[in-house]
Amino acid sequence: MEIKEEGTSEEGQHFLSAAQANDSEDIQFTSIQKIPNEPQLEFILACKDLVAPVSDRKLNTVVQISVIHPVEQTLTRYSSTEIVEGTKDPLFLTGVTFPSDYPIYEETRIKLTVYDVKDKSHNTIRTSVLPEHKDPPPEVARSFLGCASFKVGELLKSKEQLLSLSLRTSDGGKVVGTIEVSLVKMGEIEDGDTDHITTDVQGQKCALVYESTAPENLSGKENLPFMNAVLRNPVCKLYRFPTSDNKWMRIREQMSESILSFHIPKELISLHIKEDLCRNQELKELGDLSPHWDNLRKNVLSHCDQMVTMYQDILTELSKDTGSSFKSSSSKAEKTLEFVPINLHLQRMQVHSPHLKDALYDVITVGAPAAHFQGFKNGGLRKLLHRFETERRNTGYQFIYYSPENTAKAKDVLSSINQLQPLIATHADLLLTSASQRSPDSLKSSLKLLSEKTELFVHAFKDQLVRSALLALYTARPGGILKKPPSPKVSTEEKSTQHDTPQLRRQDSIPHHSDYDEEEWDRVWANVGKSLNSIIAKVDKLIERDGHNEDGAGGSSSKDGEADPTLEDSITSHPREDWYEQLHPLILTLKECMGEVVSRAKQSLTFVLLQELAYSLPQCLMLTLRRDIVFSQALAGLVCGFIIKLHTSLHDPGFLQQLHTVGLIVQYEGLLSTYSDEIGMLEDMAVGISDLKKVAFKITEATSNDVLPVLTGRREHYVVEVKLPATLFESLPLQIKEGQLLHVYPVLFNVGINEQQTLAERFGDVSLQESINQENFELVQEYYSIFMEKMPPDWDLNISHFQEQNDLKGLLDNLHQNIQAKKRKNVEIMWLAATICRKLNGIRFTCCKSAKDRTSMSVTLEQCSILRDEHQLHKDFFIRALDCMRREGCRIENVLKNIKCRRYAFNMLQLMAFPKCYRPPEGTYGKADT
Ligand SMILES: O=P(O)(O)O[C@H]1[C@H](O)[C@@H](O)[C@H](O)[C@H](O)[C@@H]1OP(=O)(O)O
Repeated sequence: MEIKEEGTSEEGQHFLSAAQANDSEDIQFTSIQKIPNEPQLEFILACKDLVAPVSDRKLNTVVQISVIHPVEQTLTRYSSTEIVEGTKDPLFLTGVTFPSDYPIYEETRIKLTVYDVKDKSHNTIRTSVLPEHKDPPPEVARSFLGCASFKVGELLKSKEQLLSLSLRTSDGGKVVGTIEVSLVKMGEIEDGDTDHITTDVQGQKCALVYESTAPENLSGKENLPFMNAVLRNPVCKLYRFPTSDNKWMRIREQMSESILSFHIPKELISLHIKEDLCRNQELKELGDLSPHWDNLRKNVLSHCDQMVTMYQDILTELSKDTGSSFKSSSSKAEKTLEFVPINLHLQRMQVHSPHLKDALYDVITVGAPAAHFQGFKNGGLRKLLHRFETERRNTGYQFIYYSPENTAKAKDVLSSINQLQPLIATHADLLLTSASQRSPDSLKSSLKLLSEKTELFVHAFKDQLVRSALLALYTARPGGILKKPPSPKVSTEEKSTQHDTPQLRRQDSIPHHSDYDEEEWDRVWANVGKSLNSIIAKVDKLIERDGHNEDGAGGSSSKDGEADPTLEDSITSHPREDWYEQLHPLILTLKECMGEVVSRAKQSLTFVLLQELAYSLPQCLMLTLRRDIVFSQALAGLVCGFIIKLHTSLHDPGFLQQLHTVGLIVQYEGLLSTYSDEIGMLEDMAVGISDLKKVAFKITEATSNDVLPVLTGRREHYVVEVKLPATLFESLPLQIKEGQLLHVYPVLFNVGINEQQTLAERFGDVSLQESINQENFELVQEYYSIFMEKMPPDWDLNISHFQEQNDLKGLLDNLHQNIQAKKRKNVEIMWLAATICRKLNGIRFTCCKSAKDRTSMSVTLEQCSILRDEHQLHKDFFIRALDCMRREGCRIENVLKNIKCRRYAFNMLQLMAFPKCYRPPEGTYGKADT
């Protein structure tokens, strides 16, 4: 019989190939009854009366679970239990679970092989295929005790859903004990179903008691068919752990990839290409420039065109990866995959514990968003951006310095112009259509829309920046000479509006030019408002006279429009006058005035961008590229986290209210050290996460099967449209259905834990971590204040508001004290920040360099700590639960799928530097080729 190593020879895949699965379908096997999104089959194992090969030696046992597929009769190693030490009656805490799409049938045979492990350090490192019936070679250090097998159907149909099987030696002769297989149904315990098993595992006595507690089925409540649209390749693990009152809780751990890993970067790169092509076009349309500026423009354009080509190439490459949903840690520095997040997964823990409500805990695990291809020799974004701005500000130059706020503002105004101009033209045409239909109501509503948009348009230019940019452009035209040195200028209007809009700061060096007619722009700009007023006045009069004619009555006196007499047509009293004819010239005037404003403003603001680019080629473009890459990785994770949070909390009215009144906190736990390259990674990560503030979400109703999120916007502001099926969409609050933008508040707390951090603490500098933690603490506090202010007192019906408020306040104070304390490797900071995030209903992230090793230690620790603090995990079982999860759980599978070997990449030296709870169990770590 052929033996395959599940997850090794098939590189972490838990599925048969499509061809194999199809073969199985032809033969018609009996499928297991499925609950949507739930595993098909789950069971737990215990052995009794095992016979030790050498009588004076205590047994350390492990069960290897293999699947014999009914068609090709091949044996695939599927999973293992943990090792239970020193007993002939081992009771295993690690169970077996087959996800919903695993090709398993009632006819499928499961083989259970029991081994005695002599050296734990060798057991879990299964990198080669071993013959099942032969004793393993000596270096594996485990010996075969006995095996048994059963058909899935036999277990499903068995009385009390339990099989007791004899374990036999390899020749099928001698009985060496029994193995019990108990079917598990998470969240579903039959009335009066009790089962007592006692284990005498060293110092860990406990009774297994199943009791009915009328549990709620989480999956029913979740109603998550749409989650399948974004999640892929789930890996499931099952455990049972004792509670402090000697009952059992069941835990299902699930880890899934997301196709958003590739989908979001592709969407984002397309938007960058669109945005940059448009900018390049605007640069070309800047008109005549003096030879100096014209040369600079040519240079800028050639670099910008190259950048666009590069983005296009990356998009083409990524588009070849259709259906991909995972980038491994070993590909982290691949150029074509730079926009894709590293090792992104949903790590989920589902808990069913007696007397308590079932609960779900989600963490998104992902490599720290960072530009690995560009590298970290010169640091990361936080430092690079700061250095870039300082250099720009301090150089004596022929360029004008515009602060980042002002260049962002220039892009904002340009984008508003591009959106509003066609909109206004459409509304103006609709007004004319209403006029030709002579419909007063439709005329009024068209006028309302036209006025609103035109006011927005006029308002967009109410900024000193446009004026100063016009002047700067004037000096750069052929013949335009800057006679005076650049000096900041604050106009009267600027002073008066300082409270409304952020104004040019002192360091913005705006030129002043004595020959330049500053009033001209004011006149052009004001003409738009005036021509709108003329239209309003005309419409009022037309409607009024119409009423007058129809009533035959005098009507009320006409309203006084603020029309400019030079622009307004003289209105002659005329029975049944032609409204279209009357309005048409005024609309033409409005369009002309607008065109004039657009052409001047567009050119001047494009010139602001030209100066930013011209000053610092190519660094400026490289910095933009780096920021785009880091942001793309961060955004893919965020969208994944948001969609999962939305789907799991749709049933919760408190959550939905929080979503549209406050927004969601998104908390990142960073485990990077502040030493060597990881300093640069942390600097990238801090900017990438902070940039997520520019993202808002909008929920829409799905109109087709394509439910993937859609991205719109540009570098300053993005909107992610998340689609929901009609039934779910209908149940949302009105504000969300009406398309209100939903905001996120990203925060990052970092605590380095490895040997590099020891070096940083002893000989280096930890100020980066300290300032990130302090800055982000302030952000959490801000969020907390808004949350308390906007959420009604009964926002969480399960917990008294007062109690919750006190808890949160206490946690925040505690977090603050810990940040201030500047203790070494203070992992308390991470626990407090994560707890605050969970209490605030936020989205949790855990990240290290590649989200593989340190992240795995941290999420498993978090899971077990939650079980201890929220679900009464028996305190004596805390370490054993932690070891089970690290040895046989989803995270070791994560390591396998990244580096094709089940081994956390830690050496002894590294481990000694870790805080104790972050050290994996013996036999799960060692030298690995990462
Ligand atoms: O998942 P990580 O903790 O970032 O993996 C590290 C690991 O912690 C470290 O011990 C090892 O030497 C490697 O540097 C791992 O990083 P890779 O990105 O190379 O997997």
